[in-house]
Amino acid sequence: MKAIHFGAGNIGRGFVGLLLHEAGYEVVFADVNSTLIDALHAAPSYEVHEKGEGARQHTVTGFRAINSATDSDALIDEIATADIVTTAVGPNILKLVAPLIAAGLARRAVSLPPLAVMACENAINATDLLAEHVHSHVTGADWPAVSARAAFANTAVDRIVPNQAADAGLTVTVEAFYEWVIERGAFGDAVPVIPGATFVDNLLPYIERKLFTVNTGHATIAYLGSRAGVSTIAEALDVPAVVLAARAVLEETSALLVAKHGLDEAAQRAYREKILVRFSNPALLDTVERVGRQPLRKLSRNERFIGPAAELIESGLMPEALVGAIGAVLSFDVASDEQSVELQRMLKTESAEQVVLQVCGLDAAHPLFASVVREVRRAQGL
Ligand SMILES: NC(=O)c1ccc[n+]([C@@H]2O[C@H](COP(=O)([O-])OP(=O)(O)OC[C@H]3O[C@@H](n4cnc5c(N)ncnc54)[C@H](O)[C@@H]3O)[C@@H](O)[C@H]2O)c1
Ligand SMILES: O=P(O)(O)OC[C@@H](O)[C@@H](O)[C@H](O)[C@H](O)CO
Repeated sequence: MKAIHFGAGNIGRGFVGLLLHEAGYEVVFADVNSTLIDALHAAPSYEVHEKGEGARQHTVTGFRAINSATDSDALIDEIATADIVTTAVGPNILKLVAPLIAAGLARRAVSLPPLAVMACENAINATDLLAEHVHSHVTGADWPAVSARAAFANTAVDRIVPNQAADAGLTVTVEAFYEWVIERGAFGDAVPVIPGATFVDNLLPYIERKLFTVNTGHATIAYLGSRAGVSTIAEALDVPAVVLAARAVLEETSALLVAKHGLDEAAQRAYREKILVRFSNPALLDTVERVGRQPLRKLSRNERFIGPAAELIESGLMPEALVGAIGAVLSFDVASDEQSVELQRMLKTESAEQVVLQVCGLDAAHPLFASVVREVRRAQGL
């Protein structure tokens, strides 16, 4: 059995690649980072070090690596004969891996079972987005035949994998906790065997619970921590006002999740308490810059702040804590983060109304519009 995994970074090596290896797949990592690909080529194995309750150590072996920028033809051949393709490259990169998947499907023998394609990104329905990009690389008349050679399944992935120390080599330090939830429906009777994953009929409650609890909470701590002048998540959790604000945000998103998906209120309370413990794992040296990375993505319409805040206000509840956290996102000013630089440029040159429309996808008719405009004006010093 063979799995192609795009993105041999933190979650790629420390989670998806590991679970696929443990499920018995030969993993072929595809990445554009030539240093990383060369290191994977040269290494017979790499280590995954878990930290926290129940931690175990793992050695991943039997993998290969292909540079997807310079060796695309070989990679397309690998995709054509694989069982699984996964990605952990970031939602904005899916459009760049799509043509390779489209070409692999075009080359795939019709006698083979459908290729399981799963985007493992922090975004709602990331695999649907990937499938749309793949579709855009196939002519209309060919799409029915090409798409029949793939089973596209959305997923939710949860494991905190911080950026690794410069001298860590291929070793990845991760938290012990993990959860990989995958839509079952796309596979019919041929559900892939991945013992570390959970297959469900309806992914939406899982991905929204994950994105609007783990990631909304994490991002709130990162942006408020950054505004308070600290550089790590652990330091941010030592600032009482940051923790209070994160708890308030999580109460708001929990109210939405409980009402929308019928989650058990006590179970959701326990889930959010557990994530606060996960964030404070002393062995994870995680930074506010990593957790706050790409603020334009995080402020977009269906993401961790605007998504739940919009739904709450549409149902008549004012998401005050979420709006306050959105204000903190606007002060994220990190020279090495392109989206942070662009956000700060927009705040200096565009009207608050334009920023809210372009970045958050909210127009003046939306009940959340005025509150977010107020936060933008405040960030602009108006
Ligand atoms: N790190 C975490 O804690 C975590 C947890 C859950 C989900 N995720 C999600 O996983 C995804 C990856 O995050 P990460 O933390 O592993 O990031 P990362 O930066 O460590 O890894 C991303 C990898 O993708 C590679 N890449 C970039 N462009 C590429 C391309 N065109 N083709 C192939 N590879 C390419 C990069 O070189 C890098 O090695 C994101 O969507 C993130 O939200 C991360
Ligand atoms: O990966 P992002 O940029 O969407 O979000 C940053 C972190 O919140 C995220 O990587 C978490 O560590 C992860 O989602 C935990 O499962």
